[in-house]
Amino acid sequence: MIWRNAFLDPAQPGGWALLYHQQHFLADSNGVLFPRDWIKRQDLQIVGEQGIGYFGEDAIYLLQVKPSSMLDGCSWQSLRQFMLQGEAETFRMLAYAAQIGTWYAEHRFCGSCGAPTRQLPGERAMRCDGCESQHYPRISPSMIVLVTRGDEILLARSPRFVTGVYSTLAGFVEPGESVEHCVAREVREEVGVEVKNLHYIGSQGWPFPHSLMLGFHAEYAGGEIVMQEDEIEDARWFRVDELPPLPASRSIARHLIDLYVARRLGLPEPSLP
Ligand SMILES: NC(=O)c1ccc[n+]([C@@H]2O[C@H](COP(=O)([O-])OP(=O)(O)OC[C@H]3O[C@@H](n4cnc5c(N)ncnc54)[C@H](O)[C@@H]3O)[C@@H](O)[C@H]2O)c1
Ligand SMILES: [Mg+2]
Ligand SMILES: [Zn+2]
Repeated sequence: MIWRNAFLDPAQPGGWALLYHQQHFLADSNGVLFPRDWIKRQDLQIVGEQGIGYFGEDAIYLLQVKPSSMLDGCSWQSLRQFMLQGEAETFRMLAYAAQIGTWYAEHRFCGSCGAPTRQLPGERAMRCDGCESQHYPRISPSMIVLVTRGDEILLARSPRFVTGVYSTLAGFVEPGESVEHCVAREVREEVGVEVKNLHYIGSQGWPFPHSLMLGFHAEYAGGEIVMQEDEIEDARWFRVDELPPLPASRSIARHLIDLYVARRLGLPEPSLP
């Protein structure tokens, strides 16, 4: 089944419902989709509702609910769990749903004047009639880069990572800077190294909570590793045939590593997740 986002009018009956709260979905043994008309008759505290698209032929609605909401035989499952183990199109649907849910939850009141906002019909925007401002889903551009030196790649650990896992360097783009500048700055800040010959590889929407990852390859240009305090717990050069535990296969971090290793070892190249 293919996921396709679309703007659906919540005034229409029928379809299927996703129940969402803060990066979690309610799920039972059949998964995350519930008949929507049936769901509306259950004792749930619904905060907001959006029509978000089609899963195959089925119309999908996102119901924002309070965390105390529960149904028999259900439990709250994290979006991260679906990223790690979920079927690809299901994860695409949930990734979109979670970002719409985050945007809605964070814009129920106007950030400029504090008045309650309303959802604009036919557009993914929250409107403040008080000061005539509109609030669209937020996307945060971030760079992610694999730095290499011949047969060696530079990987680092954040204290937030799963034990043992090393990954590529990443960081948010700051206002006014180019992504290229961000790559050089973040690499310098996090590991004290200079880079050259930057190449754009590809991008990935990353719904934790609303990043757009712009993936690069860069060559080492100079400097010794100096780790940024608090952000980087360890950083090292690893040979392409002696790698540590790596990030999830669905991440662009993993793709950047797999791609370089494949090129270096003459293996078939992976495609972007
Ligand atoms: N898909 C992937 O393969 C992959 C891999 C690594 C990181 N990421 C994502 O890249 C993003 C950036 O990586 P990082 O955590 O190393 O960032 P980073 O190096 O810029 O440092 C994180 C810090 O940035 C600040 N921050 C949080 N949200 C921000 C925002 N929207 N704009 C500016 N600053 C913000 C916070 O102080 C946070 O502690 C994160 O969303 C992370 O989940 C994705
Ligand atoms: Mg970082
Ligand atoms: Zn306002």
